[in-house]
Amino acid sequence: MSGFTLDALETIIAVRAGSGDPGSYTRKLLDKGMAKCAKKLGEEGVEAALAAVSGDRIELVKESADVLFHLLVVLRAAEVPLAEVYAELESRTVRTGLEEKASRPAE
Ligand SMILES: N=c1c2ncn([C@@H]3O[C@H](COP(=O)(O)OP(=O)(O)OP(=O)(O)O)[C@@H](O)[C@H]3O)c2ncn1[C@@H]1O[C@H](COP(=O)(O)O)[C@@H](O)[C@H]1O
Repeated sequence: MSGFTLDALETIIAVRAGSGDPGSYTRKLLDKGMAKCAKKLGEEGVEAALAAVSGDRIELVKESADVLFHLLVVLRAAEVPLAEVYAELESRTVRTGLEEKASRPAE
């Protein structure tokens, strides 16, 4: 199993974001602003969903990697540390997903 983690990727993104390297895709994307970063995240999410439905396992793995990378870029643009997302996920472990859903205010 790979020891590579989302924490490691978050650090790479932070370093590349601060690098000013014109060859950095991360820097280029962040320079375009939140709307562009969010658009890419949405596109990659749709592509991952389509890969899942098509049953293309290899494509699903690749699109999933794209989703995670672009999610971390959006979090970076929003100045939200990944640790905050981990904390939110951890807080949800005390109940089932359906219990959490039932506790939401009515829309
Ligand atoms: N994990 C990734 C990663 N996943 C996807 N991508 C890029 O995301 C882009 C998505 O593909 P698209 O064809 O949709 O992109 P595009 O057409 O170029 O994009 P737009 O014109 O729509 O903006 C591709 O250019 C991919 O290379 C990534 N770019 C970088 N990383 C990681 O970030 C590190 C730093 O990258 P740089 O900032 O480029 O140095 C890399 O070493 C990797 O570890």
